[in-house]
Amino acid sequence: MLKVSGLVSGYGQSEVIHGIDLSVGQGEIVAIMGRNGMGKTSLFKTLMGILPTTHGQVRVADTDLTKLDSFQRVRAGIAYVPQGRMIFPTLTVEENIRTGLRHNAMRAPIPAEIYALFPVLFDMRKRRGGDLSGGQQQQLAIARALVTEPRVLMLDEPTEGIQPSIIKDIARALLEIRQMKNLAIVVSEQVLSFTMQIADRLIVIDRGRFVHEDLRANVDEQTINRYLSV
Ligand SMILES: Nc1ncnc2c1ncn2[C@@H]1O[C@H](COP(=O)(O)OP(=O)(O)OP(=O)(O)O)[C@@H](O)[C@H]1O
Repeated sequence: MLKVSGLVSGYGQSEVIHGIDLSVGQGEIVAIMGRNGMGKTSLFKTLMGILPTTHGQVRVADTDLTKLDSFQRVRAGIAYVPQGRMIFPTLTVEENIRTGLRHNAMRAPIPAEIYALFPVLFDMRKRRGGDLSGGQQQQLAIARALVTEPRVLMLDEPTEGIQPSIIKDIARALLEIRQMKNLAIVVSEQVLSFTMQIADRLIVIDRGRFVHEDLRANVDEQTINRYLSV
């Protein structure tokens, strides 16, 4: 579903993603693990067209996204939950979700499956986004991405700053989303216990390169922890 080949990008003259290849199938969850500054956010920003691609290609299903703007990439089926959530603090929960809706965004009802996945968002639907807890904002950001009807969902460090009970809810929701929608999901993380709950495959990124990869069943947690703690 997602196919990335030879991806190179960076900030001006400074190259930070040095030739990444990644394929994620429909219904597959892949975790990209790495410490701060290893390139997780830069990789996602490049895939979304926020950071320009220097070399390489990004495809979703049959569409080549490489030359498309971010909004066209979203239309082609790729959605992004950024680090720090980036919800709109002064809009209500419902209005935040509406910003992701494809058609008739001002009036169309919020799809029932969204509130089924995240009941707390239904309870809070008239509250301002900025009044939600970090965990609730994370669920809101996932909801907003989901209503764009993606085929590929990317989440940048979704557990950052979130309490353990809510992390469990987010893991459960992602597994449910995969089950319901058969999406390809890519999640970047530093928390191995979370990715071991959800990912089919774990990849380690180190200074802009993939340096290690394992199916979850074969993961040697010590090896991955070594990369995460150096
Ligand atoms: N705006 C920027 N301008 C220049 N270099 C940047 C910029 N943002 C990030 N970088 C550099 O790109 C590299 C990768 O950073 P990136 O934020 O992608 O890492 P990360 O793995 O997402 O880390 P974190 O978990 O801290 O977000 C780092 O060396 C960082 O210093």
